[in-house]
Amino acid sequence: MSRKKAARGKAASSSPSAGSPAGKGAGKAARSSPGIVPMNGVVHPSRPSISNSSEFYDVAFKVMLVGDSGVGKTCLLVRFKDGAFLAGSFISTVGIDFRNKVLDIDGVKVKLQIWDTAGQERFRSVTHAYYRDAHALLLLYDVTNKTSFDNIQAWLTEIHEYAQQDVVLMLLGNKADATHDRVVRREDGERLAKEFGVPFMETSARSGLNVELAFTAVAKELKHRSTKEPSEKFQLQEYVNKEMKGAGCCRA
Ligand SMILES: Nc1nc2c(ncn2[C@@H]2O[C@H](COP(=O)(O)OP(=O)(O)OP(=O)(O)O)[C@@H](O)[C@H]2O)c(=O)[nH]1
Ligand SMILES: [Mg+2]
Repeated sequence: MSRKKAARGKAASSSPSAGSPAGKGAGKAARSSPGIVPMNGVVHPSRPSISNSSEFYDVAFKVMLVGDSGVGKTCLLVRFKDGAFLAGSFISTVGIDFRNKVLDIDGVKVKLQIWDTAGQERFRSVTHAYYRDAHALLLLYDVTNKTSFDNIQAWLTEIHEYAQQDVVLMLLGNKADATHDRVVRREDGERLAKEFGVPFMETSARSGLNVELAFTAVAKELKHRSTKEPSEKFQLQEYVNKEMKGAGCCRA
């Protein structure tokens, strides 16, 4: 059997690679399982799978959600994973946690191991340790919170310092549903993203706007990179522009 089974779990206090198949675990599994070859921390089966179960996957990647406390990282992950919105009082994440989801990208089962980090300053040193293994980062700000937008530059500096140079990065302006409380215009987000050369879109964990798209776009980019199809270079921003929905509509 060439497929890996997607693990489920929490790792609030584990080391970055201990719970991560993109880290040590993948290499180990790959060495002991015939037909699986480790490549830059990515698991590649060498023959097609015979199972259609969403529990199985062909390639695995680690994605991290980062950004100020309260921008909606946990809600975005819950919306993507469970299709629900965490209404009610705000419970700030302590430490770090992850959830898995397997996506079918052009016939390839891509497992995203999505790490939800704590935005609070006091957990920053914990988060830094996890950047190194990340294949992709979703950097969020809150369109109703100007400070979270102003802090994006500092987040990018941190990312450049701790993450891999070729990490897939995407800027997300979350809470696009909150029309009346909005203080950061969409154009401002676009301008900032352009300035730093990162793909951008607005999302809403509440309405579901562009949530699936944000993760799918990242999964597509990672899958294209791992299968090394230079002739068919994947343009992340172009794909996003084509698929993106405006803040006025809802895409659940
Ligand atoms: N209107 C609106 N509210 C949202 C949205 N996403 C999150 N919220 C609210 O924003 C607050 C913070 O959301 P969280 O997802 O817990 O924020 P976080 O980024 O995980 O915060 P930390 O764990 O402290 O880093 C909660 O009260 C959510 O209900 C959204 O898309 N729209
Ligand atoms: Mg959180």
